[in-house]
Amino acid sequence: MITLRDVTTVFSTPTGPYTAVDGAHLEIPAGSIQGIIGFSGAGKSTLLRNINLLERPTSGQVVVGGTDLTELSVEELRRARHGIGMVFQNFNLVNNLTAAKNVELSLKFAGVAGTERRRRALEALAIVDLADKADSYPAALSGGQKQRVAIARALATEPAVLLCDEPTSAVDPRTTTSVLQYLADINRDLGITTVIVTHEMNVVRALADHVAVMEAGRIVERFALAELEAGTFTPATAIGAHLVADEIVLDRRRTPVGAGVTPGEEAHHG
Ligand SMILES: Nc1ncnc2c1ncn2[C@@H]1O[C@H](COP(=O)(O)OP(=O)(O)OP(=O)(O)O)[C@@H](O)[C@H]1O
Repeated sequence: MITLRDVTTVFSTPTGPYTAVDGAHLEIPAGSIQGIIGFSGAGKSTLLRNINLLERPTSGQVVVGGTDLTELSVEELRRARHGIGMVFQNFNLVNNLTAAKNVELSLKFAGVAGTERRRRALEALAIVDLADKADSYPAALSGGQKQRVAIARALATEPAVLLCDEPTSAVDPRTTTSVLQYLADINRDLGITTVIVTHEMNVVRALADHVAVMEAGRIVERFALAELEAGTFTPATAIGAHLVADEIVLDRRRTPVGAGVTPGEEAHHG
């Protein structure tokens, strides 16, 4: 369903070219949930944005539903993008529009007639159980509700693919579970191919079928969740091992009790 072939993205920076994504290959089966995990700066968001060409790769192919998006004209790409929804870490809602009007925006860009937009926006809000908040403004919604409106907006054009960029980073742990549950239900009920970028192994464990580990722009490791759960996956890289273990390792000098430095001070200054 989604095939990335040798995708490379090089940014021009004041200090010279910077390769954010370096020769990435990835096959994402239709209807599956692909996790992309790695530390900050690994290139995860850039690779995700390569899938809808929000960030056009410098080279390589991005094939979605059999079409190489890199070969489309501007108008063809605009239409293809209606089939690829996207959800962001900070929700990206328009604050002076109600929840329904935010959802209607994506329908408006897709050329859906005004009379039809409200009906479809309410349908999309119902998927995330927010039909009763249709006329609320973002300021009156919790973080989890805002993200659900953003998910409804992404779903309104009935996409085949949903791209999620750290969708739970800005919400608390309980809300994280709720947002992930909606994404899981949507994948199961609507068959939407889902790609989720995260730095949290818990998120990947909860949701993904397949996982790609990124480091310094490269996909360095790949595994299926089933292998992890069966205990048959052996990470080949240090970063893979670290993420799979999901350990928090503190590198702190132990200070003898009474030495005058509290643990809190040590964490900040020591
Ligand atoms: N438009 C840009 N111009 C220059 N450098 C960029 C640009 N976008 C991203 N980068 C750099 O590319 C690298 C990868 O960024 P990216 O956001 O893809 O990483 P990430 O793994 O998603 O990290 P994070 O979890 O912190 O968002 C970073 O070093 C970033 O500074």
